Amino acid sequence: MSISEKVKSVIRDVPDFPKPGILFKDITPVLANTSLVHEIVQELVKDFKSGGYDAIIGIESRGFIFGSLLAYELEIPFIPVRKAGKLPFHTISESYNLEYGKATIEIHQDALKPGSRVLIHDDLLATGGTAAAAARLVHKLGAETAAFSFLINLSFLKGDNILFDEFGVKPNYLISY
Ligand SMILES: O=P(O)(O)OC[C@H]1O[C@H](OP(=O)(O)OP(=O)(O)O)[C@H](O)[C@@H]1O
Ligand SMILES: Nc1ncnc2[nH]cnc12
Repeated sequence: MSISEKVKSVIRDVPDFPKPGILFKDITPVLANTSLVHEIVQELVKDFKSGGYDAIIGIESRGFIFGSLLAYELEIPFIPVRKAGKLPFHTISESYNLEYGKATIEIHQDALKPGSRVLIHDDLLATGGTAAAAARLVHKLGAETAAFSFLINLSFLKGDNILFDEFGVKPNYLISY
């Protein structure tokens, strides 16, 4: 079985969460499977080790999990992008729509060096609203979005096209529905 097939077989579908009509892709069974977590991280390392990235952004909260593991393996800094009001120092913010609501995310204003090449990681790409807002934060700080990494792509929502059209970067993902 390929890694993508294994991950697909372990993800749990939860209908009507957090709202009626949403089929929620629950990755908690993946996180509880230590050998699968190890395989996923090694797969991500293979994809990104030669990319020359200066930092990884992980998007709160599920983007923190594999984002931190990947930053550790690649030996580059992990930079948290958090929901509004959670980061303690001076921040800049972006608001956006997502599959089931609206949100605002923030980054510390000194988090990235101008000109640095950034890898943006999140667990799941749906409409692309969250990842696009993170990329706008990166650009506001004078840095470059060099890659997008997701475990899951919900292809019917066309987030991958939206990110490519706005940022000229083709998102990387392990599995697609
Ligand atoms: O592509 P989009 O339509 O923007 O949706 C994707 C985002 O939605 C989920 O996060 P959520 O805001 O539910 O937060 P969580 O990670 O804290 O659960 C997911 O982890 C992505 O960040
Ligand atoms: N269907 C979905 N499942 C899990 N996380 C999501 N984030 C946005 N849409 C989602």
